[in-house]
Amino acid sequence: MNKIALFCSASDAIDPIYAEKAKELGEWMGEHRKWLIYGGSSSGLMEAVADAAKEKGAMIMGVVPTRLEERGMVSDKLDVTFRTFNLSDRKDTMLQEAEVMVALPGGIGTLDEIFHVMASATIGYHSKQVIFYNINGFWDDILHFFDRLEKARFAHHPLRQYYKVANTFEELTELLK
Ligand SMILES: Nc1ncnc2c1ncn2[C@@H]1O[C@H](COP(=O)(O)O)[C@@H](O)[C@H]1O
Repeated sequence: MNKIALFCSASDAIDPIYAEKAKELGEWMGEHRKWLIYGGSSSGLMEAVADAAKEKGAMIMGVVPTRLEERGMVSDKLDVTFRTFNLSDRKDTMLQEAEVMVALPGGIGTLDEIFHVMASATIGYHSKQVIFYNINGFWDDILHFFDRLEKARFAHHPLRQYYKVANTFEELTELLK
């Protein structure tokens, strides 16, 4: 996998452990000359991962809605900037450009991106997967809920065809090779 989209928190107020793990992933992406595709923000885990990736040699593509650009929230680390009109075409662009999506811990924006990818896969628009990077069990609740949805027949069988889970950095990099 060479072009990897990351969905992750824009918050600067979260536990620093998450930025450490984001940095570790960014460094690995740089060392392996991957393309990082992400929201292009200069805050939170997005900034942590992009700074580390750039420092180690990754190419960086930011997919930036004009509204965020107008607010001056765009990283100065971008090699390529995709400007989008709104959040919907931004998600489509990230999905189109990336071979795989990795979900680091995040909030509503991250959940929106994950569900966009999974929902469009379930109706056959693509066959790309989301990898949940389950740092400190961050995604456990939602993964249990997926099992419930599947058992109660609210979701496709097997729902696992649309996502993978990496509980450790080693598991994640194995999936991204
Ligand atoms: N301020 C933002 N700049 C760039 N991208 C953003 C921003 N806020 C949300 N996003 C996108 O959504 C997630 C992060 O949202 P959270 O609510 O913090 O999880 C991120 O992957 C961006 O693509």
